[in-house]
Amino acid sequence: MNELFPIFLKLHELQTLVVGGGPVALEKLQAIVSNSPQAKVRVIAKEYSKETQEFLVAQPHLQWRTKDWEPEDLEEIDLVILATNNPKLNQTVRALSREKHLLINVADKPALCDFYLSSVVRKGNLKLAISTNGKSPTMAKRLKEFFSDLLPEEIDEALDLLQTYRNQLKGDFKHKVETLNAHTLAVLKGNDTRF
Ligand SMILES: C[C@@]1(CC(=O)O)C2=NC(=C\c3[nH]c(c(CCC(=O)O)c3CC(=O)O)Cc3[nH]c(c(CC(=O)O)c3CCC(=O)O)/C=C3\N/C(=C\2)[C@@H](CCC(=O)O)[C@]3(C)CC(=O)O)/[C@H]1CCC(=O)O
Ligand SMILES: NC(=O)c1ccc[n+]([C@@H]2O[C@H](COP(=O)([O-])OP(=O)(O)OC[C@H]3O[C@@H](n4cnc5c(N)ncnc54)[C@H](O)[C@@H]3O)[C@@H](O)[C@H]2O)c1
Repeated sequence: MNELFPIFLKLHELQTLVVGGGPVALEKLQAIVSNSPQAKVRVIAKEYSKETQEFLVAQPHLQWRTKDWEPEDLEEIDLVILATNNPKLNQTVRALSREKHLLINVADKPALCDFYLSSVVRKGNLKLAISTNGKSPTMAKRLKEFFSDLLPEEIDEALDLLQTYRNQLKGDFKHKVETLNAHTLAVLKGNDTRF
């Protein structure tokens, strides 16, 4: 059983710290920025790869510093992502993050994570987050490609129309839920030409 609880975070309102400047850090930064272009992110690393540096230079709203990690770096942070090659540092930051009740992901180290990153299918406003419970990130990536091909681009238009319809609906909560249930069923069965 997969006991993980999925949530969608407002990274533009939270402060994220990423430690590391190699290829794995770059992957995590790309995942963050592609999903949440306005994410508030601070990056710390002793050194950066050429590719990571180029990425950071092209994202002027991301803050980055070349330095050793220090405990003060966790101040005013909500979320921590580690992508270092230093197991001792990972353990230290994990322990301090727990003490401060910060949520931490240590890339590719499930035992040290409070949360895992997911594969994300995106169609405009629609996002599907995929977890394999850590069993096969490659399968998560394949499923992302599968669902991305399967879902029509028009689904975003359907969401816009449903939002307008939803805002116009009068009546009590129960009536709204019943009407929207019926309407979305028609949309998904293809009885509605707007999908
Ligand atoms: C979904 C995605 C999101 C992201 O990272 O953004 C993600 N990994 C991705 C790709 C990927 N990662 C790895 C490969 C190489 C092939 C392979 O090993 O399978 C590939 C494939 C590739 O790159 O093509 C290596 C790897 N990953 C983990 C371990 C350790 C272990 O399993 O013990 C090792 C071995 C390290 C080693 O050998 O040393 C662990 C985790 N990776 C997770 C997430 C979490 C579980 C997600 C889930 O429930 O499925 C979890 C538990 C923790 C975390 O890191 O958050 C992203 C897909 C992005 C996309 O959609 O395109
Ligand atoms: N690259 C891969 O494809 C891959 C695949 C699977 C697992 N991993 C693992 O993921 C981790 C990261 O991989 P990578 O290839 O990005 O590593 P890397 O060696 O390229 O980068 C590690 C980064 O951590 C930083 N760092 C280390 N100690 C630090 C400290 N005290 N303070 C600040 N920064 C510090 C370094 O400056 C560097 O930027 C490693 O443990 C690696 O074994 C990598």
